[in-house]
Amino acid sequence: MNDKSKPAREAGNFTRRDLLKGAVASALTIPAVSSAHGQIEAQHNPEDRVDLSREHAFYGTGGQVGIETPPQRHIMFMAFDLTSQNPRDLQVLLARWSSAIAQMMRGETIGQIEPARNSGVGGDTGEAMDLGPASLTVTVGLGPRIFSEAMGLAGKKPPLMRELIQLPSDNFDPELTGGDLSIQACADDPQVAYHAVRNLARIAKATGTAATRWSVLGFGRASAGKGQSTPRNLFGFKDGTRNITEKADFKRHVWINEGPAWQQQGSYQVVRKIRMHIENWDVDRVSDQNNIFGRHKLSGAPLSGHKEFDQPDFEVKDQSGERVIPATAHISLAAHENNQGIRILRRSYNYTDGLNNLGFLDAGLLFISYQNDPAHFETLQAKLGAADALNEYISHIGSAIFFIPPAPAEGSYIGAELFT
Ligand SMILES: C=CC1=C(C)c2cc3[nH]c(cc4nc(cc5[nH]c(cc1n2)c(C)c5CCC(=O)O)C(CCC(=O)O)=C4C)c(C)c3C=C
Ligand SMILES: [Fe+2]
Repeated sequence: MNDKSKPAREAGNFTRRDLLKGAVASALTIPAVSSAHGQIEAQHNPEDRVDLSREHAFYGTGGQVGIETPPQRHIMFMAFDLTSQNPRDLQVLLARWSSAIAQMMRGETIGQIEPARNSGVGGDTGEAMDLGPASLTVTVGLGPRIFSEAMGLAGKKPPLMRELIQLPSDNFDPELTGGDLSIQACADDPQVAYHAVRNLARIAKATGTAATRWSVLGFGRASAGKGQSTPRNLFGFKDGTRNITEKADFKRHVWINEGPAWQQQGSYQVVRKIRMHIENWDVDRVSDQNNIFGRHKLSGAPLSGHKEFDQPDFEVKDQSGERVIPATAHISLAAHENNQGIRILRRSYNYTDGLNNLGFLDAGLLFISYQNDPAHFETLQAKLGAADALNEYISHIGSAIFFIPPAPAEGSYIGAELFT
């Protein structure tokens, strides 16, 4: 991981950034509560603190940032289409994106905001000025069509890279699918994430290499990373309790461990835009909601246990011989114990698009997973799509897959080895 935390400023010398930091940190002091359905632990883990002066390093030797990095509060995801079939244009774009990303992750501007010349156009759009690095990470992905004969890059295709198979749940809006390049910008300030994507889109357009395809702005991380309390999704349930957090598990399930050296420490990114039918959910009995996930809403404890991190027991039955965690519960179908040990990293965010044309809340989950084999996502989603009790309340409306090359070494750029 490429994390590095900048030390906070000396006492007595406060900047706007320090004040922001203090305000957010004190707002995060949430008392412990307890309930009949399991104990709720205090939400006070080290990685829950927002420190807008914190920065992550873009260059490194392992995987790209934004994967193992504990999820920040906000995301802007964007997929792009190539508008040039010339591999040199792609090479230049990846090099220009890489140096711009490194600067923005340090909280710097990528050009003049107000050029001296009267006729000058700004090199940076300016809206992130003075907001700090805000833990910005930008993760760049390459879509299946990058590795085509037309691009002259078919020989560089990572062995498992391909389009996702069709799955039972697919109900896509064609405008929310696919893409040749992906940008996942995450930050603790939404304007910092937005600024990063906006300026990278500007570079893509200015070089005539790529055009915007689809995008999602998300909030309220719906996955926990190491050292973070488990957040809640828009159905009000803790999401990410049994996510991957340990280095050994990243190595085993997330990072690619085979193939040419430059593919190792890469990963496959699956993105699904999943609409959640909020109004229907909100009139459902909570006991039914608990059975749908297989967990208690308040505590996050499995229905077979008492505390959030109790291991679910999928075999235990109640007095009438029924499984305590129903076989159609989301966790019964997705758990690694019931899927030949398959595990994926979930790094999802809630999203809202306001209201739909019927006046219903248009919102859901921007589901993002990382795994070292796209088939791992497909195996889980094939089961979920066929039998998950949650399906009554969700629709998969968008989908894409990208190969995530490893982090570039200092002085290099993302995907440089594609062009050697
Ligand atoms: C194919 C992968 C998955 C999709 C798509 C998915 C959608 C989805 N999930 C929730 C909410 C929860 N998911 C939870 C657990 C969980 N989900 C998946 C996979 C997908 N989810 C896995 C692998 C797991 C872990 C299962 C386990 O090992 O027990 C939970 C429970 C808490 C947790 O462990 O995270 C919730 C809640 C929603 C709302 C959703 C689509 C909108
Ligand atoms: Fe899930």
